[in-house]
Amino acid sequence: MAKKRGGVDPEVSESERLLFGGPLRYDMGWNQHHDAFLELSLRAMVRRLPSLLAESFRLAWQADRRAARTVLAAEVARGLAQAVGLLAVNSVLGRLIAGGALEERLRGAVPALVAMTAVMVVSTLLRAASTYATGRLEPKVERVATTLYLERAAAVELSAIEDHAFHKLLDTAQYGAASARRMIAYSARVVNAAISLIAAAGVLTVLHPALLPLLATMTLPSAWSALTNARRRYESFHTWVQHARAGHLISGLLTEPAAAPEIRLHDVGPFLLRHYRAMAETAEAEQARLAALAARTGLVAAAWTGLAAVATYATLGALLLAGAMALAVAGTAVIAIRTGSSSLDTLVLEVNALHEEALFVGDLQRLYTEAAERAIPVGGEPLPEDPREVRFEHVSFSYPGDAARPALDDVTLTLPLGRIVALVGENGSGKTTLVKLLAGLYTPDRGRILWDDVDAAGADRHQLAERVAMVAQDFKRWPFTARVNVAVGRSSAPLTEERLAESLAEAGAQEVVADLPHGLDTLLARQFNGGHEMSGGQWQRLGIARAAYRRGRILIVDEPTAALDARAEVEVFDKIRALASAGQTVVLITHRLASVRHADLVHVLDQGRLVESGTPDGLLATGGLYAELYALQAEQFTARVPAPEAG
Ligand SMILES: Nc1ncnc2c1ncn2[C@@H]1O[C@H](COP(=O)(O)OP(=O)(O)OP(=O)(O)O)[C@@H](O)[C@H]1O
Repeated sequence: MAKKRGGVDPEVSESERLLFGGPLRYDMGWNQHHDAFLELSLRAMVRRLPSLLAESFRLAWQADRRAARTVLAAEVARGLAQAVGLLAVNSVLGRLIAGGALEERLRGAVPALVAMTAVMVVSTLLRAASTYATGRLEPKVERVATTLYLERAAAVELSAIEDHAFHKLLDTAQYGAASARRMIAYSARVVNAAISLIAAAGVLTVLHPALLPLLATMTLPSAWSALTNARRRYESFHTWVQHARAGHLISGLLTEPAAAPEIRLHDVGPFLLRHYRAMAETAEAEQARLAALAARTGLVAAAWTGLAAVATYATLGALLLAGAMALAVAGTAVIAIRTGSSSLDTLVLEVNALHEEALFVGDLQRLYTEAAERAIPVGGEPLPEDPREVRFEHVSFSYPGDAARPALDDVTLTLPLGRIVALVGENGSGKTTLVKLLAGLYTPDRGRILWDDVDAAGADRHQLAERVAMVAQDFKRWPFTARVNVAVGRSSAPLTEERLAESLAEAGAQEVVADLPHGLDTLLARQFNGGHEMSGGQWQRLGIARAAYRRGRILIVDEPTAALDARAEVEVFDKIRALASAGQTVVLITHRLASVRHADLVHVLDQGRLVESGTPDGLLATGGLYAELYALQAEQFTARVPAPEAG
């Protein structure tokens, strides 16, 4: 098996094959960092540093200007204080080592000592100010970034959410906000370390020009070691992220309520546990590999630093012996070298961390941009207040991917408003897709959808949504109270009890609510204390009540009775008919063809194409697909059940 870059080559575990049908190597969103990662060299990092710092500052500025100013000012001032401190040390040493009586020398050193103390006090105060302001800033930055993430994600077209690539980006970008938060503290430390490094380097250069390269030599090994380890960690993360996710997936399956019955009944628990253990052990082996490499790199770096330190102090000694440097200067040089090398160490570590976080913030920014491009357009042509019909003209639509045929293929049909229109067809014939296009959730690849004479493509999408209420097959069971589950049908308006009661009555859901332990205030989420679970049929009625509460001009009901018993089914269809006779347009999708008899118009779809249209009786008379499906269903009721054979 070919080794991957950096020697990371996880074995493809059995679990990976099992869960994903192959090795977990396909491109995840994380891989978008690949190129950026390759640039994780010292030079590239230094080149990118200003823009990273500017980015952090911009984020901080957006979140809290005052706190951002405080952090920046405090960190710059702390760095400068360090330079002043070093000069004061030099002065103290110079006085103490100079000739003359001890008392005189001590007295001479007093002003510099006072200056040193003052610098220390000021530094401490500045550090406190910076800590406080950073602490204030961090959660705000995270909040601003997360809010924007959620706002943008909620505003994109459905097609974007269903797009594999965009979803990956959504997934990876969710880590960006926490990274943005961490970037603030890293940036503050980078500014501080950079300024104190410059201060130390400046002081060293003033003391003796030979000292500066010595400082660099001493610090390079730890910089190299930090970089190498970061690079390995990052690459490992890259390669193993899918594996980690699969592990989470399995552990989630073991505890989630939906899987619990099968886990117990089919004894799936030990099977899942076996795979979880195998995956966890493989991940552990990777951690151990990284730790061994880090230890080795650390040892090499330490040896190199030791040699560099010996060379540095030997050079200082040689300069002293040759009389090229005063003793006081050498003392200050030692302190400056220690300060400088620790600043450089910090700088490398923090820049490295900053760079890593920036990769995730980069994902977040990419998401912001892409989400803005794929957002549901705001504004547009107004739709007629009271349209007579919606007309599909040669509409074709394919879902992204490589489906063998379009979901809708050159469909031309009319939906007269104020009537019941039924969509009929076998599984996968395109009924749900058609209503989603009607609701504006997708736009046609070809053709037009006209509301009277206004093309929905250029219409005000907000207005379009206002006019539609939908009970989808997989409508959302919100983990809120029953009241909210209905009123969420129009959450932009204040909740009114009157409308709520009307909607429940329209959907025949009063009994469902009456049976709940706390009526409308019952929490419909079993995972919470006091939560209650309803049956599929009970949920379905609540879903219809929600759509009724919305009061859209067009009510779309997709398989409204799939989970209902025979009595409830009849009742729900009666309610739907009642809605239509009150002027409401109903677009009904159902496989129960007996219930379609009450429709004013039936459109029959087959493999994405419209094959028949007409009244239910007319279609029965024609003897086409509708009549065939109808006869098949009717036969099931009329066919005699064969009597069991005797003997
Ligand atoms: N979100 C989606 N992404 C990709 N393909 C989809 C998606 N939804 C539906 N399809 C495909 O589009 C075709 C039409 O599906 P659609 O759900 O519109 O059929 P339907 O008539 O409502 O079926 P059913 O009676 O089973 O509900 C099918 O081939 C289906 O596989």
